[in-house]
Amino acid sequence: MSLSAAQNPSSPAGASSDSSKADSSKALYGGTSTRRITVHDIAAATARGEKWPMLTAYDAMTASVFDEAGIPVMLVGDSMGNCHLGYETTVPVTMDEMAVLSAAVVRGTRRALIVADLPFGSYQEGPVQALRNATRLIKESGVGAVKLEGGERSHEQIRLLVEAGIPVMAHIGLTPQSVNAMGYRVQGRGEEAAHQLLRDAKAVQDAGAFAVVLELVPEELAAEVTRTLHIPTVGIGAGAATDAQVLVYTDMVGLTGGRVPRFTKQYANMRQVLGDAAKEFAEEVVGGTFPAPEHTFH
Ligand SMILES: Nc1nc(=O)c2c([nH]1)NC[C@@H]1CN(c3ccc(C(=O)N[C@@H](CCC(=O)O)C(=O)O)cc3)CN21
Ligand SMILES: CC(C)C(=O)C(=O)O
Ligand SMILES: [Mg+2]
Repeated sequence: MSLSAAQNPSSPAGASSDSSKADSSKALYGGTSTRRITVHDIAAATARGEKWPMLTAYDAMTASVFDEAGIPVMLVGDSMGNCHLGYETTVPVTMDEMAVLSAAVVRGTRRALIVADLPFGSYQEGPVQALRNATRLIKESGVGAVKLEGGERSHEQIRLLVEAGIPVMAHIGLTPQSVNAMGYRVQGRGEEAAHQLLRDAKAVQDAGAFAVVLELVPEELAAEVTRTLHIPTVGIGAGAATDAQVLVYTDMVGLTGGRVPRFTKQYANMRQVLGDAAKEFAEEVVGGTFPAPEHTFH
């Protein structure tokens, strides 16, 4: 989705005669509405030219922090595999794990649209399997939408889910569930690969996806996809031209151990904060200064 002019209804404060810009209370980020955000709100915000943020979340407590911060869309990503469950990759994540953590994120939030990843092996057999597993996340976990990986190769799955009334976010470019086949390399480089990415983008839009994640693709190609499609593009490692941006929250707050992708930005150092708190507690226990009288019952 692209507009000819950059428009941001929530700024600047200067007077504008354009009535479409007048109502900043509607803004996806910074707006005043407290009801649950829907895929229609996402489409409307993108049509107004608002860029919007999305973060992953894997538990109720963290999700409630992001909900109170105004993050309008949260992804219960299968990145829970490496970020939360201690696996090497997203590949081992099961439907049971997705269902439990997705339900927790829904319970922790009031306003955000919650999108849950369909994990590897839960939709590759075909549209009927995809529908069975997506239905479980909608009914049992209470999410508002699901996400699955693949462009042309997944279009039948997307179409059946959309026909059944399940909003679908697509995911093309680097698709980490295929790591064993594709590695973690920039996608869409070279003419043939760029054409394939454009075909994938059109295929998921035609199948009815309400948005599409573009992961690890060159900025110029992400810009072309964004201009070509009418649905919003959500970038991760795809440059600044997409309609939205998503990051894995543990990378964003500096909690992920080890190497993180170059495209992430660290806005806090939670590893340091948590480690320092744990050391201070340990030292007070060893030194006998915790618990103090105010923590003690008689
Ligand atoms: N913590 C975390 N952050 C993520 O962004 C993330 C996950 N986990 N797990 C699921 C996928 C896997 N992702 C990945 C994993 C590795 C690279 C990576 O190694 N990228 C290289 C660039 C490779 C190239 O130049 O071709 C990098 O240095 O960023 C990128 C995305 C993104 N997702
Ligand atoms: C990186 C995002 C888009 C994702 O799919 C995940 O966190 O699982
Ligand atoms: Mg994922």
